[in-house]
Amino acid sequence: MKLDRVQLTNFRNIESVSIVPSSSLSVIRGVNGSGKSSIIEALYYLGFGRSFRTAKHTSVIRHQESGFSVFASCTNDANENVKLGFQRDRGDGFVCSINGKHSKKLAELVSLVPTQLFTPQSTDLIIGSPSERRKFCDWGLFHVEHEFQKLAILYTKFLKHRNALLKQQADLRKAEHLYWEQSFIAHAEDLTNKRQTYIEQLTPIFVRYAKEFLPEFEFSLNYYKGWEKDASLAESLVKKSEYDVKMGHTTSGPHKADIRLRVNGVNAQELLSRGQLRMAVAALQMAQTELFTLLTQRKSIFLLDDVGAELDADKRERFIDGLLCMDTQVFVTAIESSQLEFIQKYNEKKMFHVEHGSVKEE
Ligand SMILES: Nc1ncnc2c1ncn2[C@@H]1O[C@H](COP(=O)(O)OP(=O)(O)OP(=O)(O)O)[C@@H](O)[C@H]1O
Repeated sequence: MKLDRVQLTNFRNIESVSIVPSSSLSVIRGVNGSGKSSIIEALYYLGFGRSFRTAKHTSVIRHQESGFSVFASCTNDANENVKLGFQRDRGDGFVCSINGKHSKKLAELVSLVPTQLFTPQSTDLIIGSPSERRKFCDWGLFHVEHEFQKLAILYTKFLKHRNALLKQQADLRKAEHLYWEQSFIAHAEDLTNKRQTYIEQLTPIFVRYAKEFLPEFEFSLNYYKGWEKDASLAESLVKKSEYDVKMGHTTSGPHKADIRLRVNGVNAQELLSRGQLRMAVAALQMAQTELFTLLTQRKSIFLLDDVGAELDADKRERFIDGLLCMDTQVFVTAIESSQLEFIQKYNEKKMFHVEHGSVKEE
């Protein structure tokens, strides 16, 4: 998917802006507070249906306005024109639109706009909680396997049911709970197999990028399933049954899974500097982009907010070079053009200047 034209209305300090981005690289420049990140945040809504900066959607609606909208005219991977939109008001409601047809099905919209984001906070992928890494892996599976979202929803349903029974101190070995217990295990194993396979496919690609960005280190990536290594989930659930009743929730299963990134045999955050952590995140996201392209033959969108922060010029260049080589549509924000001097070498690019929420192509 490539965005051909984007129209933003009442989004943060932007009243109304229309951008015709490059199908390759779009650079968005402006001083602090001009509205650069707001443009990236608005594009992120098309790929995720939410902000990456706030959980309060009302914060992104322009002051005194009742709602915001993001519309995009796009070319999909079959070379067809597709019109997409996302609108949200100050209430709980949101509306997605695909070719003028309104819907509440966010998954349909976001599945069309595979988007990744890199910001100075992206190190959370390595130093943050395991849920960050599960989300990363599940993003890949969601965009690669049609059935994955259904599986994840069903697993969550069986997990919730199991947790409700544990809260009531129910004996899960009783015949009446057998169907639920077996369904929980079957979906958990299915989810685990898919994630394991995905991480196995991702690992060599990641190691290659990591070697290129940080040649002084040896990287490894391992999937931790969320329960003891040498036991089946059924065995682990039996072993933990008393503990789970005491806790009132299930402590084994893919909802506890993690992806462990080790550098020279130790946890990445114990050895890498902040800049190096960012490069390791960049390598993970490049690997994700490459695997996505390889498995789907589709194109994705990459948003880089404040790429100058703690990445030196050489690393910035390698990162953007790599993304453009995969025909990814890249949007980059920067305060100074000096942070991106290397972009002179790209023939296909567009430069935008943002000032007080207005955008001009340069
Ligand atoms: N709901 C809102 N309505 C109107 N203006 C807002 C709203 N939310 C934030 N702003 C303002 O929008 C402006 C743009 O913020 P944004 O984060 O996009 O700037 P930026 O160009 O990325 O800046 P920086 O380089 O400092 O990160 C800021 O001045 C901010 O105060």
